[in-house]
Amino acid sequence: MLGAGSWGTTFSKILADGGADVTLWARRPELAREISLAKRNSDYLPGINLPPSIRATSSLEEAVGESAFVFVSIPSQSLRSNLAALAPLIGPETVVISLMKGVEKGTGLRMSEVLEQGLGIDRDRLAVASGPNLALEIAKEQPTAAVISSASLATAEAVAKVATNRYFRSFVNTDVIGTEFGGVLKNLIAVAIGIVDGVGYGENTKASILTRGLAEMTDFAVAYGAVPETMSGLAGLGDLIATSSSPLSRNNTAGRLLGQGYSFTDVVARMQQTAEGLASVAPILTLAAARGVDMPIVQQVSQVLAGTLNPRDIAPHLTTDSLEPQGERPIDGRKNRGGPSLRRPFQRTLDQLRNGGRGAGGH
Ligand SMILES: NC(=O)c1ccc[n+]([C@@H]2O[C@H](COP(=O)([O-])OP(=O)(O)OC[C@H]3O[C@@H](n4cnc5c(N)ncnc54)[C@H](O)[C@@H]3O)[C@@H](O)[C@H]2O)c1
Ligand SMILES: O=P(O)(O)OC[C@H](O)CO
Repeated sequence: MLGAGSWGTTFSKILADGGADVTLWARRPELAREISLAKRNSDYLPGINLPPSIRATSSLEEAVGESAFVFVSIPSQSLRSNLAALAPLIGPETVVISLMKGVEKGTGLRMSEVLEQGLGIDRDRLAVASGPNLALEIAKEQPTAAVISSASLATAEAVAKVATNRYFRSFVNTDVIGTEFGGVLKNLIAVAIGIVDGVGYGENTKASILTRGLAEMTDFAVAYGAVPETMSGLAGLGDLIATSSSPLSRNNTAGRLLGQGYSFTDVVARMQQTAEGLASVAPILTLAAARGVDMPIVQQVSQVLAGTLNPRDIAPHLTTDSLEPQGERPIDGRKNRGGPSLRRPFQRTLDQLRNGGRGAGGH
């Protein structure tokens, strides 16, 4: 396992509790020592006892060794810089699994694409893991499901077998694009939910953003070749619910701080752990523009991050552009471009609230 942050350490516990022999690579020797000797990672998982069998090392070579599976869990923007050192250590049969939920700034590549490029290995030996997987809950052994995806079903199944234990169940699919983008896109919607939470809007606003956010996620992912059903599965809706509703989520927390009026710089300074969504907003909007997908919610998040939109305006702003009626989903073969279809339900909800429960415009 590469990466001894909250997810790399938790996933190591999942694997070890499923019977696997796990060596964890930590960049800092003192953290590797704490994990190996005290079976603790007090910075990232306070109060959690790790399985006695887990070993940790700060030597990449020792961590990879002859492993059949190499799991990677470091911040997405750091992945590429680690691959030159990793590539010569990967054996001809080794399967590499991304646990990461970001896209690379500058290239817009998904993490499995960066791994494929940087390691020069075949897609059939790559897999990704995603789903509603808040690390601390799983470290406390709360029952959780995930999905492992690979272009090769046999690879996905082999990984799922080792990543299953009494409290963690891995399902499989072969929609790598949808599974990976689900994990990236839900972070952006979770930031939006955090913002409206921080501002103080209630459950209607959040449910509206969640639902329309899922439509936005689906439009984007399908435009890039995902299977639509993946977005209603664990890697889409499942993870969207978990990340958007939990104070354990770093993306949700970052959004809440923005909604409370902290600047982007302040938020970054206050975050102790990786909030992937903050770095993924710009590349996702670039990718969306390239395929003609409108993402009004992600667009507003980007404006709040840039300081050009007051967080208080994020939800109202989404309701006040075009009043043309739009289908909730595409109607009669017409392509919905997210934005206008989003605005109607918001307009109705917020106008009703503003008008003391009467319809929009006082009807
Ligand atoms: N924490 C979760 O609940 C969770 C769940 C599912 C997926 N993920 C994903 O897993 C990935 C890792 O997240 P995390 O929660 O473990 O983050 P984290 O911030 O807890 O830990 C990141 C780890 O990467 C290390 N690191 C930082 N910069 C590095 C570099 N340049 N090179 C090598 N290592 C570096 C840090 O020292 C740390 O050990 C992210 O993509 C995240 O979206 C996290
Ligand atoms: O803490 P977050 O916001 O990175 O979310 C963690 C996981 O991705 C939840 O599935």
